[in-house]
Amino acid sequence: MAVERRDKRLEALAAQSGVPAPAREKHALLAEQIEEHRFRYYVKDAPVVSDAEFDKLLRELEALEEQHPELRTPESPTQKVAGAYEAAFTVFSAVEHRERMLSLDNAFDDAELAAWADRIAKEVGEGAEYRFLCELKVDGLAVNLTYEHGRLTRAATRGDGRTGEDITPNVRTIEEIPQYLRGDRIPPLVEVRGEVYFPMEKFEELNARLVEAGKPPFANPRNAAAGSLRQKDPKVTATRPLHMVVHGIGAREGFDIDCQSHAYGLLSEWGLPTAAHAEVVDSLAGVRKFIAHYGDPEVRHSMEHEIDGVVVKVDEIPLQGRLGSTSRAPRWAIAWKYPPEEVNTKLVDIRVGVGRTGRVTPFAVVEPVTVAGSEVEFATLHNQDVVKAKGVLIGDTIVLRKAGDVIPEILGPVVDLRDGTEREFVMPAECPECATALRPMKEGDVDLRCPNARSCPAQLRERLFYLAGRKSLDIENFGYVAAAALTRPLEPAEPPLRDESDLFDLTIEQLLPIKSYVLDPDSGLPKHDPKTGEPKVVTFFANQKGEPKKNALAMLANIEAAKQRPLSRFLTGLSIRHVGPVAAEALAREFRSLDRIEEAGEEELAAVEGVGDIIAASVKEWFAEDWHREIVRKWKAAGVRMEEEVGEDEGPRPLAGLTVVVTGTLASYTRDGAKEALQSRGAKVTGSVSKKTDFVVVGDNPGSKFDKAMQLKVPVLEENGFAVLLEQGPEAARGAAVPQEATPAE
Ligand SMILES: NC(=O)c1ccc[n+]([C@@H]2O[C@H](COP(=O)([O-])OP(=O)(O)OC[C@H]3O[C@@H](n4cnc5c(N)ncnc54)[C@H](O)[C@@H]3O)[C@@H](O)[C@H]2O)c1
Ligand SMILES: [Zn+2]
Repeated sequence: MAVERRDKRLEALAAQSGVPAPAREKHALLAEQIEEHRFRYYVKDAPVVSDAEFDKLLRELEALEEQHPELRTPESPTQKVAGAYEAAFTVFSAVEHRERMLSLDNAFDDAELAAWADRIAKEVGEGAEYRFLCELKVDGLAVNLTYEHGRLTRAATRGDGRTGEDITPNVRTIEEIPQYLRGDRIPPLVEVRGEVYFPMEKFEELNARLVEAGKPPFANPRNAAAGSLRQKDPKVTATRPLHMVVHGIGAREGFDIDCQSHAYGLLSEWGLPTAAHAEVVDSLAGVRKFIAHYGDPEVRHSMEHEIDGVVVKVDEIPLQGRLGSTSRAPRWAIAWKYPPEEVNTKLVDIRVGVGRTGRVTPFAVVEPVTVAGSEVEFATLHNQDVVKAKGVLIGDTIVLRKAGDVIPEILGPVVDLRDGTEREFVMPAECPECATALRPMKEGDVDLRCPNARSCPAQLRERLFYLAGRKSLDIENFGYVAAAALTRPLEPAEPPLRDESDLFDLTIEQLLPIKSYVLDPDSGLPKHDPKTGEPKVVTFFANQKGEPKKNALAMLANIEAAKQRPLSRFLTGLSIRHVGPVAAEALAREFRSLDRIEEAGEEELAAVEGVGDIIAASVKEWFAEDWHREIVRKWKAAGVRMEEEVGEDEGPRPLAGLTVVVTGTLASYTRDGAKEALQSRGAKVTGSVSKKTDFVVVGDNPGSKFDKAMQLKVPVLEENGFAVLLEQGPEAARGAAVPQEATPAE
């Protein structure tokens, strides 16, 4: 026997000797790297490369074996379920699975998916009927639960697929996993397979706790799930918010099932947490639809757990049996991988940016990487506490996540790659742009602010950018670079704008000599010329001959046109704290002019629906600043109205300021119709006659209001006088009023 085995090995070696040495070496090197990464991932729960990078290595190895099939030995990483049980590295005892736990083959594009479906069709032969079960691929770690007579007797990791780690006491701490199965059809034995995951929204909190306790944070939620479950002390596991989704059955006794989808019904009946989003479809078209639906970032991120793909399975269990498995994965299933949203990159620096309200926020400068389809250079860090809580150091390799259109964020550091040169971020004491000492606005605020609101170039630039932006005046040709050029040019020394008050007085002569940096709106930092590495400098408004560029003229014309924007747009653009477009709209609707808002008392402001105390106080504070009032004064002097625009369907408001009472029955108007006719022209319509009433309109049977009007000498209009009021205005109407001595026509 021994001789025979040796012969086999020699044979294999001899066969491989046909493979060129470079290919053999490449293979050995890749295999070693892959094993190393698997060890870090499965045993240490601390990978040092992203899944995408890892998958690339594995694919390279597969491609190499495709070229030289002799290299595809049973020892190759392509042929094994990864995560071997290694006694030397684990505190857990070994446990044999009754039925093997497998990995999955991947499809990274539609051709691979279609090839898989073709193979199935060929294998099962013509006429066989089968359907596809589509499920979400949960990004966690695989766990095997053994239930004997309904009782959870063992829980184990996947390990190498045959032998896993016994993590029973730890799994017992997961609330979702029943200790006893429910119902009356409990089998003597069932192995239940599923995925344990760590919810994304709890991840930041966990890392914050770890950092606080002086422990290394996790790089991402998947590692957090694995690390939390594989704790020596189950009490620690119990403090972690772990969840599970069940997605398969292993060994079983005492029951039969015909479809995987039916198995889920059974598992759920027993009280196990099955996936909520599985769907059985008839065809590959249905599979594609499922994949497309859940691939939409909005759907993908509305799930209770992170998903990294879709698992497609042949639903019929007898067919699954016929299709069988390789040493690594079932042939009846495939994992469609969505584009990765996590990448590893270097945290080059942490800088601070200053927002339009002076808030100073740290942000990450990373080595540029492409993730979720776009190049990323910066990531938000919100505030200094967040930097601390994430446990990242400048110089770290970090896991960067970009979920759909959301701003990229740092998940965590790859602690194992630290070499001692990394340094902690220290929040600067001074504004990076105007050197004013930073401080919290109020005691206890986490955020620091630059108090130099008026002339801090960063705040002014951000305010102007916002003022010219979509939510406010919507001035085309006035973007971030223009805002920077107008407020802090390299030349001339004196910027055209020291605050926003001179915006509407800008002239082309002021613009032409301006030289400025091209600033990036995400970071406020100069963009660099890729060739020279120097910051980009432009004469933004003039061409080489010193003549105005088209964009400069267009910008000025658009600024001029913006004078006509509705009041609410101006209000929004003043960057009054807490006054966003909605509050601005509410204030504009109620007060109709900026003057009236300024005059209004705090209580009066607060009483407006959608305004309230905080906003009211903030508005009062804003107007209390001299330089703020100066903005308003200069804008008005430049011809800005800041009075509520008359809507297109409203027409002019010739009766604005008049108070009118309508009484009796009019021939050509209903009461409401008369009211509307008056209100649409700006008049106020009230129910009782007083000295303040400007007109009383009377129809037939006017009653006491007519008497009161005569008594108070308020002009009374009959139907024809009313028509004069509507058509020719109050002056003419006074002449058409009923003579005070006379009585109305009978
Ligand atoms: N970054 C690294 O260094 C590193 C190292 C090793 C592995 N990895 C990553 O781990 C993954 C490979 O691990 P793998 O071999 O477990 O393969 P896999 O994750 O691609 O697929 C197999 C696993 O998917 C799980 N799964 C999730 N949802 C499922 C569902 N609905 N139905 C069936 N199974 C479901 C199962 O537990 C199964 O074991 C890859 O994403 C790889 O990038 C990364
Ligand atoms: Zn400043």
